[in-house]
Amino acid sequence: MNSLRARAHLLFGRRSHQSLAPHQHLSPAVANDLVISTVDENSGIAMLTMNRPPANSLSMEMNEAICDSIKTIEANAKIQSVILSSTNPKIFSAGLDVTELVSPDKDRLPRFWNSLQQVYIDLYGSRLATVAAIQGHAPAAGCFLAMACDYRVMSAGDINSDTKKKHVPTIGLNETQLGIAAPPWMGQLLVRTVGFRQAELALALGTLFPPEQALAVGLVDDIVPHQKAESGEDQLIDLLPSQIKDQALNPLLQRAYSQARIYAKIPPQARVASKMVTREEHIFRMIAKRDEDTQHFCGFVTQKAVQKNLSAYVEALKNKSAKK
Ligand SMILES: CC/C=C\C/C=C\C/C=C\CC/C=C/CC(=O)SCCNC(=O)CCNC(=O)[C@H](O)C(C)(C)COP(=O)(O)OP(=O)(O)OC[C@H]1O[C@@H](n2cnc3c(N)ncnc32)[C@H](O)[C@@H]1OP(=O)(O)O
Repeated sequence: MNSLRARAHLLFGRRSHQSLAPHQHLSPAVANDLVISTVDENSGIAMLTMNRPPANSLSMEMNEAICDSIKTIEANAKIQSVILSSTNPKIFSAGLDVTELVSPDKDRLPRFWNSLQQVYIDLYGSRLATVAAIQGHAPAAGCFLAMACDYRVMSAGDINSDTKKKHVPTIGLNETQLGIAAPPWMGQLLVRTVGFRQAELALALGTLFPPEQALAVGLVDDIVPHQKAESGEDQLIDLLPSQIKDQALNPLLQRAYSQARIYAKIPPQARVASKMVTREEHIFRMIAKRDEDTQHFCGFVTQKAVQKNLSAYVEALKNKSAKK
C-alpha cells in the first residue's frame, strides 16, 4: 500500500503536465476565456465550463486551456471534485477542431497533437474526481473528453418550446464517418469504457449513440430527463459561471453536482490510489509512446486520401450550417 501511495503521489500528486511534458501553455487570462473555472472550497467542488463558441471544438489553444484549468484547480488542495460542462446547451464538445486537420501547418500539427495528448494525461490522470455533464452532442474527441472523466451524466434531450422539435444529443467515436480512424489510445479508452465487442462495432461503424443507447452500453453512467427541477441548491448556483447562471434548475447539472459531492466525501488518498489501479499503466504508456503517436498521427492525417475526405467533411459541415 505504501508503494502504491508513493506511486499515486508520483503520478497524481503533482502537476502532471508541468513535470511530465514541457509543452507551451497560454497565460491563465486567455485560458479563462476558453474554459471558465469556478471553485467552491467549502464543498471541495469546482466547475470547468468549456466556452469556445460555436461548438467547443478542440483547437490547440482550447486543449491548452483545458490543461491549464485542470492544473490550476489541482493546485488548490481544498478541491476534490470537478464538473466538466459547457456554455452551449446543445453541444458538450464537437471534438477536434477539424480546421486544425485540413491543409495543416507542418509545424503546428505536431504541437496540436501534443496538446491533445496532454489533455489525456492531465484529465484522465487527474487527482481530481471528474464528472462530465454532457448536455449536448459529444462526438469523437468530445466523447473522449467525457470518457477521460470518472463519471458521465448525459441529458436525455429536450423539446424546443417554439418549434416543438426534439433535440437528442449523441455521443461516440464517429471518426470512421470522417474517413479517419480514432487514434489507438482513444479507441482503447472506448474498449475500457464499454467492453471489447461494443467498442469494436462502434469504432468500425463510427456509431453516435443517443442517450438511452449510450446508457445501455455503459458509455454514460446516468441519463437525466430535461424537465426543470423545482428548486436549486445555493451551492450549485454559486458555482455556476455567469454565462450559465440561469441553469441552476437544470436537472443535468444538479445530477452532476450531486455526483461530484459524493466523490468529494471519499478520502482522497484512497480515491486517488484506486483510480491509479485502472489508469496508471495507460498514462505511462501514452508518455512512453508520445512521439511515436505524434508521428503516426501526422503521417496519417497528411495522406492525400485522408485530406480529401476531411476537406469534403468540413465543406459539408459548413454547408449544413449555412442552410440553417
Ligand atoms: C490504427 C489507426 C491508424 C491511424 C490513426 C492514427 C492517428 C489518428 C488520426 C487521426 C485522428 C483524428 C482524430 C479525430 C477526432 C475528432 O474529434 S475529429 C472531429 C469530429 N467531430 C465531428 O465530426 C463533429 C462535427 N460536428 C457536428 O457533427 C455538428 O456540428 C454537431 C452535431 C456537433 C452540432 O450540430 P449543430 O448543433 O447542428 O451545429 P452545426 O453543425 O451547425 O455547427 C455549428 C458550428 O460549429 C462548427 N463546427 C461543428 N463541429 C466542428 C468541429 N469539429 N470543428 C470545427 N468547427 C465545428 C460548424 O462548422 C458551425 O460553424 P459555423 O456556424 O458554420 O461557423
